[in-house]
Parts: sequence; structure tokens; C-alpha cells
Amino acid sequence: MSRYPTLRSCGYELDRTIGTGGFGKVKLATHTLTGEKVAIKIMDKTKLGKDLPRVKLEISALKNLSHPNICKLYQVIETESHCYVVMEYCSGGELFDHIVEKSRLSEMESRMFFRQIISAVSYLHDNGYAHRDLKPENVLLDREQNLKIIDFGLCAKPQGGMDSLLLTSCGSPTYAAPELIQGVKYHGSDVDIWSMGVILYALLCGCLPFESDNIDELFKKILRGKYLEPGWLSSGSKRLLRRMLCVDPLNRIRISELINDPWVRLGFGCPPSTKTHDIDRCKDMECLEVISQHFDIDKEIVWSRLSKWKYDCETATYLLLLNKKKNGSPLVLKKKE
Ligand SMILES: COc1cc(O)cc(Nc2ccc(C(=O)Nc3ccccc3)c(OCCC[NH3+])c2)c1
Repeated sequence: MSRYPTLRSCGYELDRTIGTGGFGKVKLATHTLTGEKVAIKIMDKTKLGKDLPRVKLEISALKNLSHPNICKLYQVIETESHCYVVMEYCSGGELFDHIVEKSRLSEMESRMFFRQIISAVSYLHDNGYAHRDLKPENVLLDREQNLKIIDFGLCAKPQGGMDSLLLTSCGSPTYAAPELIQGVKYHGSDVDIWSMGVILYALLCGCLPFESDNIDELFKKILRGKYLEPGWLSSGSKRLLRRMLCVDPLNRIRISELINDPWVRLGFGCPPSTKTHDIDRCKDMECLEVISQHFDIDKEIVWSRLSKWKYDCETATYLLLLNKKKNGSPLVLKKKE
């Protein structure tokens, strides 16, 4: 008997665990109707305690965010005891593993990934969110090696907008900005830029700029802001890294400058896209037709319910059909046994 009968009754077949964290675990699953793979984050509400509001914040953030480089939300299922968040399965796995596999990436491959991170983070900041836990483990790849940012469990939407200061110290120390580990007030956007600098360093160098088994040693290194510059780094990448891994947030590069940085534009001739153009919210007549036929409900009624974006089983079925269409898979829904 499945440990999570709710998920089976909601049309998901659970598979192996693909991630674990303070909040609970992430399991691979299959959406029965479409046959599409999904990632389901399973949280035991009785164990979340003070972290429950964070979960609500993340879910509301994910409902507001729609961008090609942000892992998609498909459905939220809540019972007395558990909260299940059904998300996009990023079959390419962690960017971190991709870097380790190749020991380090070429400038062009690093730039191709880094531009996608810039696109996602500038979209996030434009919408008033700071991620605050950017690290290679939270950057995944889909089957076409498109980059997907995950885990908004520590994201913040400051009341007074992105110019107001935050204080909560959070995220992983290795990627945390100096001001964050000092416990002083900080701008969410500034700490994201620092973490992006750590990721860019990892892409180009295949290791981390600040590392130590001893947390005090690690903090000293971060606060000093000194790191090795391997001989293979170009002058453009060294200059950019110095502007991102700048200890004083007031002198750190801003996202608006990052977008137009010469190293970021090299070979592309244009800045990374900053407006979302995701197809998620569009009305796709083919997908509507498939759902309308399967459930024998008029297309316009189906759309009137879908366009409320309730992230229920209908939203999941529609978004997963859109996925199938994008991947060139046949647009069919499995008949119920
Ligand atoms: C917005 O996206 C989120 C938010 C969140 O709170 C959690 C997650 N978690 C996810 C989503 C997808 C995967 C995944 O597809 N992983 C994977 C796929 C193939 C091979 C290996 C991993 C996920 O993986 C968990 C481990 C990642 N460090 C977590 C997404």
C-alpha cells in the first residue's frame, strides 16, 4: 500500500526519492493521465512548525512566477497532515554534477548557462522576489540542458519592495554574501548577485572560491573576499568575478549592469532576456480540445476554470499537456481503467 494514498488518488504514481532537505523530501512521480514525469515535494505539516509560513510564501511565489528558467509549479495538494507541491521534473539533474563531470566548463558553455541564471534572477527581482539560496545544487537542467532554478523555500518578498532591507540570516554559508553572514541588514538582490558570482566561479573553475571544513575559517575567507584566479581565466571573466564577489555590497555589480556586461554579451551581441515570455498562461486550443474531449466538458467551460489558475488537478493536466506538446509527444490522456 502506498505511503501517500492521497497522491495516488490525485493521479500520481510515486517513484524514487530525488532530493531531501530540512522541509521534507522530493520524489519522482508520474502523472497518470498524461504519463509525464513530475517532482513532488512532500512536507509533513505537523513537523514544519515555524517553517509553515515559509512554505506558504514559496507556494504563493511559485504561483506568481512563470519563466522558462524557473522550475514550474503544476499543482498544490493539501491534507490535514501533509502538503504536496507538484513541480517540473528536471531530467538533466543538477548543474553541479554537470560541472564535476567535465571538471570545469568552457567560457562559452559557462556563459550559456550563466545568461539563463541572469534572465531568471532579473525576472525574480523585477517581480519583487529575492531567492537568497542560489547555489549549484539549486540549479537544475531539463532534457534540453535548459537551466531551471529550484527551491524558493528561502525566497523573500520584502514588504517595502526590493529596496527595503532584510535581516534573516539564511542560505548555505559557502554561497552566502559577507553582509548576510555578518548578520547586518542587507538587500536580497545584493546577496543573490554574490551567490551568482560563486556559481559563475564554480562554472569556470570547477571548484568554489571560498571553502573550508571549519565554519569560522570559511567565514573569514568570505569576509576577506580573496580567492584564487586560475591561469585559464580570461581578463573579462576575472573582471566580472571581481565585480560580483565584491565584499562591500555598495560596490558590488547590480543586476542592471550585469545584464549589459561585455563578458555576458560576448558572442551573443545582446543582453540575456529579462521579460518572461513563458507560454504557460496562454490559451492553447489543442490542449483544451484534448481535455474537453476526455472529460466531455465544453472547451469554454474548461478554459473558464483553468484561467483561474487554481493549481489543482485541472491546472496540472493542462500544463503537462502543454509540456507534451512542447516536447513533441502525442497529445493524449490515458483512459481511466
Ligand atoms: C521551484 O522549484 C522547486 C521548488 C522547491 O521548493 C523544490 C524543488 N525541488 C525539486 C524539483 C525538481 C527536482 C528534480 O527534478 N531533480 C532531479 C531530476 C533528475 C535527476 C536528479 C534530480 C528536484 O531535485 C531534488 C534535488 C535537487 N538538488 C527538486 C523545486
